[in-house]
Amino acid sequence: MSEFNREEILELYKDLRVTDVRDGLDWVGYHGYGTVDHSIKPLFRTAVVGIARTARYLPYEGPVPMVTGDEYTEWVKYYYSEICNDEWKNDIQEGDFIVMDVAGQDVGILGSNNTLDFKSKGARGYLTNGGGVRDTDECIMQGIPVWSKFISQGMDQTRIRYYEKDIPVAIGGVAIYPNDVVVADGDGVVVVPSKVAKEVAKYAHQELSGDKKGRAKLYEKLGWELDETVK
Ligand SMILES: O=C([O-])CC(=O)C(=O)O
Ligand SMILES: [Mg+2]
Repeated sequence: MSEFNREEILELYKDLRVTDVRDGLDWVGYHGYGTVDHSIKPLFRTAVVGIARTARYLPYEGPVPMVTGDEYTEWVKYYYSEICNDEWKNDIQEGDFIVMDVAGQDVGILGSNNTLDFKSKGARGYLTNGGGVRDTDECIMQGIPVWSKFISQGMDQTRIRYYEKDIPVAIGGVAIYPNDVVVADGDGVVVVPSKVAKEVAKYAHQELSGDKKGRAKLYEKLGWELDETVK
């Protein structure tokens, strides 16, 4: 693709299921690429398409200060300004799918509070290769879509170090580059390299329309009313 047009790509992918996109990747020869490992699961069943916005974190090596609770309150301010300042949050764009390599750590970088802020800036969904999310009852209630390996109780401080943004990261066996297309639903996550995004969408739509026709006939045979999944 000569020029990457976010709006055009988001429009092209908005109705596609993970399975359609998986098939589309197969159609252009990417059989072994794109499917994020099945150990990475949705927090709740929903579907999101977005443009990969990447960040990398490392386990925090220390030290953890042995101080009083009040001194710790002060130290936490230093921690969030110098060690874990999540720089990517300052330039989120509408349509971003936040992809965080957290090095498999059990840490709740995302919670019911900061995800609302990121949502108001345009973030559509989150993908991590560790924990990454806490306050999950509220995140579910607020409709914050997260695909992660597990849920984490602990907050960032002393557990993780923000390292860099807008770089390639490896999540569930897939190398994800900034601007790749991330498609996620109840079947998991699939990633499309931006250079083949249009071609993959073409065959994904071919699969989807074939499937709709087939299922619509079966709905009719069963005497079911047609719903939006077959129209
Ligand atoms: O404090 C954090 O970093 C994550 C969190 O629990 C929230 O935003 O609600
Ligand atoms: Mg919280």
